[in-house]
Amino acid sequence: MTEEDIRKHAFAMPVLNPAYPRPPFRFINREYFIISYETDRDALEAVVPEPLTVDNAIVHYEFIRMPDSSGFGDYTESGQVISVLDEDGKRANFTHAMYLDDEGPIAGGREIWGFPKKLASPRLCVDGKDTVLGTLDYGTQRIATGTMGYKYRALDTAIESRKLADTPNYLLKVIPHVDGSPRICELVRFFLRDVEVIGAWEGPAALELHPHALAPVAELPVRKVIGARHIVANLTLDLGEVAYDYLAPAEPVRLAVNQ
Ligand SMILES: CC(=O)CC(=O)O
Repeated sequence: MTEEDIRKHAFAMPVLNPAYPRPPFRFINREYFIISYETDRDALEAVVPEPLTVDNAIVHYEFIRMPDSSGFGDYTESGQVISVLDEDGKRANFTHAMYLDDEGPIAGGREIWGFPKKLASPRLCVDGKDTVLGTLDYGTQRIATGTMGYKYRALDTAIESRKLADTPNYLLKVIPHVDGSPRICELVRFFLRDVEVIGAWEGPAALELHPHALAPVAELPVRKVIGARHIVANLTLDLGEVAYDYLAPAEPVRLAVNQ
């Protein structure tokens, strides 16, 4: 392979048959089960990266089924998204941890955007006749169980579409250098595009998290469940932009002359 061939083909690894194709990534019938809960402010302060700030001590625990996603296949994920304020003071989401069962989106999610993805076994289904059930197993251990009344109360799909499309999403992307030092250390922002919510419901919900050394979901403990939504949508996961580069920090703010 010539140097020119390498430059021409280089996108991801393995260079001639990458673990995932080039974007765009369109999701059809993407099903979200999101339980919002209050946690300890101190626990959030310890994990939310500057310049983002903790907003209202709310975590969204998510179970997501993706039966039809271009390039990534049919897979399920589960994890924690923290409600934050960004540098503009806008309410945003920071993805703290995601566990999923498919190599393509694990590799692509980490390498392209910087999603904090690890391999595990999430599940989202209807249990019995009337319950939305989400579970997350790490190895043989059950570390999260969420339940909600199935299609309990309908929500306005236009409002839910706007919420998904308008909210900025942030990730802390860290990729090591060959010497083990960080080569990339960036705060990445991305949006969901062409969002069409097909169905949306809210209902009574419960969430149980268990401690695990390698999947510490319980380190953001559930103090109070404040609501739950079940949403089915078509959408495109847009590419990201670098919002802050920790290896090339911005100039320090200059002090005012008379201080
Ligand atoms: C790459 C992905 O899998 C992104 C996501 O939907 O979490």
